[in-house]
Amino acid sequence: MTAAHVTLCFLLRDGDAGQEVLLGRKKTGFGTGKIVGVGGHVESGETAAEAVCREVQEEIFVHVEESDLIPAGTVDFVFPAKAEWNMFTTVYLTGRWTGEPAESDEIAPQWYRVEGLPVEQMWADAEHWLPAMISGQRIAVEVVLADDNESVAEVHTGEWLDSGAAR
Ligand SMILES: Nc1[nH]c(=O)nc2c1ncn2[C@H]1C[C@H](O)[C@@H](COP(=O)(O)OP(=O)(O)OP(=O)(O)O)O1
Repeated sequence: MTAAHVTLCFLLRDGDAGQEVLLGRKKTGFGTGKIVGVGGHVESGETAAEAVCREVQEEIFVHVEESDLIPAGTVDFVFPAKAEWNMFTTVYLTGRWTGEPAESDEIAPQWYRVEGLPVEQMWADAEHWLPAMISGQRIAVEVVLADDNESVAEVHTGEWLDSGAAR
């Protein structure tokens, strides 16, 4: 089965106590209740960059220009016990947007200190790739989930060679 192509965009800002990242509590669909990044499925005919700008607008009512997206790499989420959940994710960071993040039916956004990510409320794999990407590493990550579809069985990280497909 081919993995669904999805996207994530992490807004970053300088807070009083250090760098902050915008995450949010997922209110519907896949991963409901977890604290996740903003993003979603790439629809047919869209590039990943177009999709992530659309998702950011739909989910938190913020406008991001494609030219302000910083490609950070990819994460391949592999669920051996539930292959229909497999997702291939193109990840972006950005420090520029217009509008104030606001809650939608899908996600309740909140700023977190990068040094204090709410890892216990996130997917267990997030701490294996998100801090590295925020710190500027461009990486291609494969996360293999365990049979409970929650814990991490394996993480493989390599250098990300941007093919241009992320733009
Ligand atoms: N193991 C994992 N760790 C993680 O941090 N994020 C994961 C993950 N597996 C999937 N994701 C993310 C990637 C993707 O952005 C998101 C799922 O996409 P969506 O939010 O679009 O799903 P939904 O089923 O709610 O979507 P729509 O039907 O497109 O609204 O979950």
